[in-house]
Parts: sequence; structure tokens; C-alpha cells
Amino acid sequence: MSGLALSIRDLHKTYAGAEHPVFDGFSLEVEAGSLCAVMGVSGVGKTTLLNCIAGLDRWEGGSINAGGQEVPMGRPEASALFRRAHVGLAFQQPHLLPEFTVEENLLMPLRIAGGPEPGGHAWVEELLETVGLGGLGGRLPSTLSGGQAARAGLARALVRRPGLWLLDEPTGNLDPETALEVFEFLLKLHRELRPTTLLVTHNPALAERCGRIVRLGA
Ligand SMILES: Nc1ncnc2c1ncn2[C@@H]1O[C@H](COP(=O)(O)OP(=O)(O)OP(=O)(O)O)[C@@H](O)[C@H]1O
Repeated sequence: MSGLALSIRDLHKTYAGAEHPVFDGFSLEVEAGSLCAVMGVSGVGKTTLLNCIAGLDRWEGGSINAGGQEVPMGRPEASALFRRAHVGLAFQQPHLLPEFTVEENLLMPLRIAGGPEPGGHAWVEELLETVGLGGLGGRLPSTLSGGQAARAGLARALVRRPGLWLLDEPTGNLDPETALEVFEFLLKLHRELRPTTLLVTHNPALAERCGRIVRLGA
């Protein structure tokens, strides 16, 4: 896997019925394979930015380009294909499927894409080892701690080796000690796989340890 360079040019985005735009000519260049913290006060547009990059939301003007490809906008099928090929998403809640084991949860994106590739099981095992969940693949999500579930969610977002890793406060609902522990695994995954990463966080200490901090609304 190699990270995709990200180029956002002159982005304009206003939600229907809103008085003010969320983005009014926002531009950002992100180097391939880098790790950027995205910070800013509540409501400034951090989640909206990730949603636009992932092709999950629409915008009125400007362009978003990942690895030389325009992110499709307003075309659900093209957006879904783009996400499947290039994007790994993780959120504050890991949203693991409760009736499937941890290993099955990680295999799911491969299955959706047409069945585990040769070596898929070994790759999932390797990812689980990387995030400190070696040997726990057979467990159900309900038996994991919050930190373990967060780590599984991060690993699942990388199982298809995406070039973009978009993380929306993945440690946001954890106590500070567990958040730090999960963040260390996040750094390890990033070091090993180098996806271009945007990490939304309200935690300045974690942000300082990223290669770069992008401050929205500043
Ligand atoms: N679907 C929507 N429809 C209308 N307005 C929206 C929608 N989603 C977000 N907004 C508004 O757009 C602005 C940006 O929201 P966004 O969720 O991107 O902010 P954020 O920086 O991620 O906030 P937080 O730190 O609280 O998660 C806010 O004013 C929000 O109320």
C-alpha cells in the first residue's frame, strides 16, 4: 500500500438551509503517506471535510483530488467504488458487527470486495498482531474492552490497504490512558503501512505527535 497525495482546491460547501458556508474557498495539500491531525472548534467542519474527501457528501465548488484522481461527487456508485478502492474510515465508535467475531469483522471488507484475497486470513492475523489483538480474533466484539474495540476498528479500516485513512476522533470516547494506548497502535499501523492519514482529534497532546497539524477555522 502507498498513501495517496491529497489536493483540495478552493472548496466551497454550504449545507442546505444553512446561513453560513462550512468551507468558503478552503484549500489543502497533503503529502502522500503523511499523518495529519485535523483540529478546530466544534462545528468548524472537521467531519464535513472527511465526508467530502470520502465522497460521502456534496460540495458546490472546488475540487478534491486523491492520487491524481478526482473524488467523485454526487455520483453514489462512483463514490462507492472510489471508497472501496482508496478509503479506510474509522470513527469514535468502532461499529464492529456484534454477531461476527473480531476476525470476521476484519475479513468483512475483503468479502464485500469479492472474497478474501489469497493470504487474506494471514493478513488479518498480521493486522491483529500489529494492534495487539493477536489471539483474540475468535472473540465477539461484546467481549472486548473499549480500547481493544477501537484498535480493531482502526485495523479493519486498513484491511484493504487503502491509500487514504480518514479517522474521525477514533479515541474520542476513551479515557485518556486508553486513548494514548490506542494512539500508539495507530502510530504503529501508520509507520508500517503509510496510508495518507487525516486524524480528527480534540486532543492537543496526540495532535502534537502527528507529522502535521491542520487547524480548521484558524
Ligand atoms: N447534514 C447536515 N445538515 C446541515 N448542517 C450540517 C450537517 N452536518 C453538519 N452540519 C453543520 O455543519 C457545520 C460543521 O459540522 P461538522 O460536523 O463538520 O463539524 P465538526 O468540526 O466535525 O464538529 P465536532 O467537533 O462537534 O464533531 C456545523 O455547523 C454543523 O451544524
